[in-house]
Amino acid sequence: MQTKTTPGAMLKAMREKPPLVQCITNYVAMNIAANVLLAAGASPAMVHAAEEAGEFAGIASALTINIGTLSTQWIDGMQAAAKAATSAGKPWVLDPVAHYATAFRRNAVADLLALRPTVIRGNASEIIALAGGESRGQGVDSRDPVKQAEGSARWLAERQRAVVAVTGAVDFVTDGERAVRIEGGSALMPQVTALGCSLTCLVGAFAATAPEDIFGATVAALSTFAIAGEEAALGAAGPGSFSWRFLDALAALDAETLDARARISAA
Ligand SMILES: Nc1ncnc2c1ncn2[C@@H]1O[C@H](COP(=O)(O)OP(=O)(O)O)[C@@H](O)[C@H]1O
Ligand SMILES: Cc1ncsc1CCOP(=O)(O)O
Ligand SMILES: [Mg+2]
Repeated sequence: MQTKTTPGAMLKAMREKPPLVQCITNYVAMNIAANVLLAAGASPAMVHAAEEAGEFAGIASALTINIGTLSTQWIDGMQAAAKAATSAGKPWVLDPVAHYATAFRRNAVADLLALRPTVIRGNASEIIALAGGESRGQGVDSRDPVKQAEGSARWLAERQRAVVAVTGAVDFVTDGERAVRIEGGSALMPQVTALGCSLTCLVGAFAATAPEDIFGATVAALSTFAIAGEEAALGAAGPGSFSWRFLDALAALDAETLDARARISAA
């Protein structure tokens, strides 16, 4: 059996057997998130209708749910898909975009948390608020440093028995017992809309590839973004050229480069 113990080994395994990932994501993110998954080597499908989302979760290898552009109909699809994934033992990832902003979002996220996501991925303001803290988030944008969210992430991981990933200048991942920080990326990343949403979908792709090691899969997805982001920033004139360079850098990233350059340290 192939061992998938490093981010590079997981990336290689994903490309050898591209997983089908059901992404319930927002209107802003759909295109870039699908392109990110294709560039990384996975097979994305944006399927959210209540009439089919649960059935589709039965054929996908992982599911991701993002509440960015929420509506009542979408919530029905999210619930059906999350229930189907959980009952089939498939990993699913929750991205609680701006959940602190309105009661509608807060209630939707509370109901989704009750369906036991395998991974929760958010920016610092979102994770602080999920743990009941005072967040300074503005709409979908974080206004808090990741360091400030580390305690919240640990608490949330223990309470939910999930892997929690907080992203920002230095990312933080914990399962409640283990914790790491991941350096890399670029300050241009939050200047391009929906890159966080795309990362959530990529976490789903890695989780589908290594369901036996969800913590490692989450670290691998974040490390992939960190190194592709650094690479893309080298020649970028601003967010526009960064955006297409990022897709190229993701597609060009190989397992050896990822393992050689990833900067992951115990926290
Ligand atoms: N200041 C920064 N420097 C380096 N990388 C960053 C920075 N801010 C965000 N990133 C990276 O951008 C990606 C998206 O994260 P983030 O912007 O936190 O998500 P969201 O879009 O949900 O707010 C992650 O890979 C993260 O590491
Ligand atoms: C701008 C916007 N509005 C609703 S969802 C969305 C995209 C948010 O993307 P991200 O969380 O990756 O910044
Ligand atoms: Mg986000």
